[in-house]
Amino acid sequence: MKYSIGIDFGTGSGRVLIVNVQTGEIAGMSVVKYSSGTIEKALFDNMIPDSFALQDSADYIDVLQKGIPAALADAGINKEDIIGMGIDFTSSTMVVTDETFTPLSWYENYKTNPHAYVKLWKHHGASEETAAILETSQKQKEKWLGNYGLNVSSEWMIPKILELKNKAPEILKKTAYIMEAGDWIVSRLVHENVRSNCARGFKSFWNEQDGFYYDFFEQIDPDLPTIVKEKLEGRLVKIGEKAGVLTREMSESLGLPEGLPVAAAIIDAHSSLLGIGSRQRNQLTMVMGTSTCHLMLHEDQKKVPGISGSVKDAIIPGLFAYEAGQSAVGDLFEFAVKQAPKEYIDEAKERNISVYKLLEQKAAGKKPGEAGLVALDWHNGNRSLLSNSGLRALLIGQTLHTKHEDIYRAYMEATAFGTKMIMSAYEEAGMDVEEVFACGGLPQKSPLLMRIYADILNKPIYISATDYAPAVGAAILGAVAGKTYDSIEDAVAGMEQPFLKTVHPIPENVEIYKKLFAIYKDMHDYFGKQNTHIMEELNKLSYL
Ligand SMILES: Nc1ncnc2c1ncn2[C@@H]1O[C@H](COP(=O)(O)OP(=O)(O)O)[C@@H](O)[C@H]1O
Ligand SMILES: O=C(CO)[C@H](O)[C@H](O)COP(=O)(O)O
Repeated sequence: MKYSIGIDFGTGSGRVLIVNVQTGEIAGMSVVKYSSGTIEKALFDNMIPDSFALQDSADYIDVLQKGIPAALADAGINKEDIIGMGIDFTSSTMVVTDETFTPLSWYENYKTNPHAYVKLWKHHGASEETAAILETSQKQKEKWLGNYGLNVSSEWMIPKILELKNKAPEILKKTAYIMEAGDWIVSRLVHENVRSNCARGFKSFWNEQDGFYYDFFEQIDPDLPTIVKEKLEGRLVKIGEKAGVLTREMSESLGLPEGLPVAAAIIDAHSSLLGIGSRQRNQLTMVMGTSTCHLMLHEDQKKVPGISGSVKDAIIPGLFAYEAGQSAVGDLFEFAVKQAPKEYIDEAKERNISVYKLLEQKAAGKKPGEAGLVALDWHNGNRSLLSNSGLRALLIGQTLHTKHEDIYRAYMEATAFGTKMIMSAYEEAGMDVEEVFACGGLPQKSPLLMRIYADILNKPIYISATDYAPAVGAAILGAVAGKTYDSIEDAVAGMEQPFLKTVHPIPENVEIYKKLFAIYKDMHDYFGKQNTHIMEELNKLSYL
């Protein structure tokens, strides 16, 4: 038996999977939580702005050093039977390093400087820079942003680079490489500056035909082309290719064979599409965790407003991969859990279940529409049709009888309405959705959520049997890099994971949700399009 290692670096933890390359069976695994988590309020004793979301790259190294040996021990296999390795990572998650790929936050003198740390995908510190990029794009919006949903997100790489230039020139000066975290891990493993086409295409204004959009960069900031050339370039490696082989030093420290082929890094959500077995158009894959990404494949490049982007060959060679997303999904449920009344926390403790489970059970006892609530899911801004990280959330319809589980359910519904907006945008652009796949951590954690999504989207939802679709996708790329398969399609077919179940829509619920969705859509357009000054005013006041 031969195996591939897939490592999924998510928002809260890294998951190492050992997957049998002939059958797709998961032979062993290990989950390593990031010990510093997401650094959001303060770095050591220094306060950082609310919009910041940082991580400590040392936590990623922990995933390699602790997770790989633990997963190998769990699988009980000989390291010589490992034939390849793949990495997926959140994106755009930016690491700044010196010429030896050492992150600047590891330097003693930069230890307390937030700009030396990893800027996680959901770091929203570059809102001014994003607005400036958008302003510059107006002259030739179709040309520059046509394949990016006609919008720019502060979660992407170029706004983050400009933030570094504007807010921390001393860090930029010391930086040799600005890297996607996935490329950083792969570059350390193979000891070469390599860059994958996946994150580069989706998050850095690049396509294979034209390269980086240097003309656009020049107009945004005359220093930007040089910064990109000097610090963001590297040898291009495409999805499905081998980025290099594991160095002797790395193989010794990780307990793996020397010379092990390592695949080009892929974005975590995109990797899930491989892990779930999607290979063709008309399939919408929802990768549901802290956030949700909505992915599709198509032979043609269509202009879909509000999506994060479309990039050729970024998941399956020959096809355009499309990504759209919602910034707060699991994060929103955590927010509600943290606000649970004390008697609920006590009840959960007494019953030995999590507060999530308790709220889910109580909310499942309610009927659609019963509580008379509708929410807007913009607790972390909107990164789809409105693409505005400055938007704030809303809940309407509360009375003195409103219970916390009603609010929890309204949040679940709001995330499903947000997904329906995205699905409609794909369909209006000529990409019909026939099948909806759900994977990531949430589908198995929350059966109620899947019921609500089936009823609101009015589609059967196929739920992946594995919580770890991104890591399976990474292992599939490892198997291709290791030459077990000649193509990604063959590897996906050979290592396909089973589905757990299908949730079908219930017609009565579908009808009620059509009415609630109409209210959501009105609120969406009122606060997100026609009256954006309301949120802008609130933002100004809250930053005072
Ligand atoms: N029982 C639950 N019901 C709903 N959401 C949950 C539950 N347990 C955890 N979550 C949410 O799931 C998210 C983590 O999702 P997961 O897919 O495991 O990780 P990641 O986003 O790091 O890939 C967190 O935001 C958390 O709030
Ligand atoms: O924007 C992204 C992909 O393009 C992020 O990587 C993704 O949204 C992170 O999701 P999660 O924490 O749920 O894995």
